[in-house]
Amino acid sequence: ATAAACSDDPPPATAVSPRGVVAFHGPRQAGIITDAQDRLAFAAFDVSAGVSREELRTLLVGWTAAAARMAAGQAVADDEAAPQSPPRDTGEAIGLTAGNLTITFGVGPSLFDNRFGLASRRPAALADIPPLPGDNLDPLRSRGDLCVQACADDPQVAFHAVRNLRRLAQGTAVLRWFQLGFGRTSTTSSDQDTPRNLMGFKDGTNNIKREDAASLDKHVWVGADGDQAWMRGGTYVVTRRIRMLLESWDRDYLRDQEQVFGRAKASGAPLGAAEEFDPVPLGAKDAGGELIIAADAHIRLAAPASNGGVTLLRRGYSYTDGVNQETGQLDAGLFFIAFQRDPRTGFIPVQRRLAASDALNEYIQHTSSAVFAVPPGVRDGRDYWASGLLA
Ligand SMILES: C=CC1=C(C)c2cc3[nH]c(cc4nc(cc5[nH]c(cc1n2)c(C)c5CCC(=O)O)C(CCC(=O)O)=C4C)c(C)c3C=C
Ligand SMILES: [Fe+2]
Repeated sequence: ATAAACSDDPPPATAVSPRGVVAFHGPRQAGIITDAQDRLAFAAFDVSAGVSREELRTLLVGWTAAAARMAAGQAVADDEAAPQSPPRDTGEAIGLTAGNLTITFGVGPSLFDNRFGLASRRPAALADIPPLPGDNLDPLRSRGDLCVQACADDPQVAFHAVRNLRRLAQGTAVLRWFQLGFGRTSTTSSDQDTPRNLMGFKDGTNNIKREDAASLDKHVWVGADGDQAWMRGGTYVVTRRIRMLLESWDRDYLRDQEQVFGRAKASGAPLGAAEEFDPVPLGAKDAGGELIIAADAHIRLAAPASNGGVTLLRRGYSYTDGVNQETGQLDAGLFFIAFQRDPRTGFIPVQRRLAASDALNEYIQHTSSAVFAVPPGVRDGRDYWASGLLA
């Protein structure tokens, strides 16, 4: 199947302007294939009881206008507040640059229950992620009716964006969960250096890159064959809060750490190869006839070759939420974010394979899970998020 034609996807060299402003309007939402920024503020919201479909639509119209302004480096409103009323912008981003802020919006499966008459418009691809082996999920940090992913190179800019959208939602939607992330763990273009995750490994080497339009159409964008017209040109995002058992990991010896991933820690090269971007030699064996990249190595099990050709656009962030008070151990890890055209053929089967036998499982625990449909972009100042769904 082919994705909806989209001649004005962000071109490689100009997606981020010199002023640090990423275009908000366009056929795709920003924050998917635009350069991954350094910081994340991700929020899920639930629509409040008794809110009508029209009130939901009004919220999304207001959110879109505010998001467009914040992405341009402007306050939510530029009126001088009357001394007797609260300022319409909370103010902590005044004087800061836009910091390449992107605000990406999605809707969760629960929005399609009987509250808004949307049940017949739920795409088949948008269903709760089923329980998966090894899950230890916190329901209070999982799922949600709506989501907002704010990414920026300045943590205060990202936080400000979510805080102000929350403020505008007063009376219409409540925050369900909120995750801050520091340090990107992916690259979304060939221009970006590969960052390292909290386990010290380069992460994002074999990610889909923005320049690879054919892979984006194959794996990320919903094509003309999507069962719901309002989602064509959009995508689906899966988020997983994955705690790393860093105390155990930090006691593991280097050779074993490298075998867990199947890559060298210093260079990021696949074991059995020389350079980071060399092809992964999944068939290579050592002198004793043993696979150089072990049967349970993460990159073997996650590779398209092991998953019927499927892969994902990863755009996650390292996180820490301090100390686990029960164990005294760090509560830190990867807030995994992956975009794909259908989670039923993307995240779910790949994660099933990883959950079954990934050597990394000894050192991680999945603690939250969510999936959202991410509609196509906001065309211009008259359009709004998910207009195709709610118009
Ligand atoms: C279900 C999908 C995936 C989950 C969950 C996941 C968790 C996870 N990954 C790392 C670290 C690395 N992953 C790497 C590669 C990689 N991972 C996935 C998928 C999931 N990872 C894919 C599809 C790939 C690419 C495989 C390939 O085509 O070669 C790597 C290697 C570098 C890279 O290519 O990015 C690292 C390192 C952690 C720490 C983690 C959970 C905490
Ligand atoms: Fe991975």
